[in-house]
Amino acid sequence: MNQSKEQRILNFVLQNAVRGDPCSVVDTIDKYCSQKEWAMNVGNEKGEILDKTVEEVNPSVALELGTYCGYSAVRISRLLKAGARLLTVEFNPEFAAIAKQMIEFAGVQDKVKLLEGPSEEIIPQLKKKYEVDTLDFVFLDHWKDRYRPDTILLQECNLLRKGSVLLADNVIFPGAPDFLDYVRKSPHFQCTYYPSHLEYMQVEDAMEKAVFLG
Ligand SMILES: O=C(NCCCCc1cc2cnccc2s1)c1cc(-c2ccc(F)cc2)cc(O)c1O
Ligand SMILES: [Mg+2]
Repeated sequence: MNQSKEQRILNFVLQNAVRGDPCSVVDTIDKYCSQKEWAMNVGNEKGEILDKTVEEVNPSVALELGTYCGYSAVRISRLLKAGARLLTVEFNPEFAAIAKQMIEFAGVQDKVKLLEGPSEEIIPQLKKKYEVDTLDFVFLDHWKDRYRPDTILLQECNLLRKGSVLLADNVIFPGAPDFLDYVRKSPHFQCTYYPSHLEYMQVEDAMEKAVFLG
């Protein structure tokens, strides 16, 4: 049975990156996806916006919606302080299996908890089942039409506190217009727009930061 693209990406990392070195894993995925096969990792250009935001927030508890191969989970968790943790949610079991191996190879498995399932099911379980009080940082990178409903769901589940930071990928391409409209019009969010490009392409994209005001 021929391999999936995601399996090829993982194999390239296992053969070319340095075990236990998250930066080498991130750089190796970028090398493969820019030179051999495009894939929907956040990439290095938007990844640097992600890095700056994570460093600014310095979260104790972070949530990622949309794990894919684990690129941004490795990217985020490499910046987390001792004792801090990232919960990352993936819907597709094949992607989750790849991401698990990617996270373990990078050596960040003690900081990352990979949850499998749809966000609308997982979010309401975060407090009781995953012992979350509130989230310091949320990276939205899953289905673009789930960004708005899941932002509302996070508020309904009291998972956001004054100062919680949401960062959304792909607000231009593929686009998340209803999310942009919602957070920019809401009195509960202070928004910042970061123009960038689609990963590995010269196509316009952007990230939106939305800080919850309580
Ligand atoms: O769809 C994208 N990401 C989401 C797929 C994950 C599905 C999930 C749903 C779900 C539900 N609940 C929990 C977890 C999850 S994970 C995506 C797509 C492009 C793209 C694609 C074609 C193209 F020509 C140009 C750009 C670029 C990107 O950066 C992306 O992030
Ligand atoms: Mg994305």
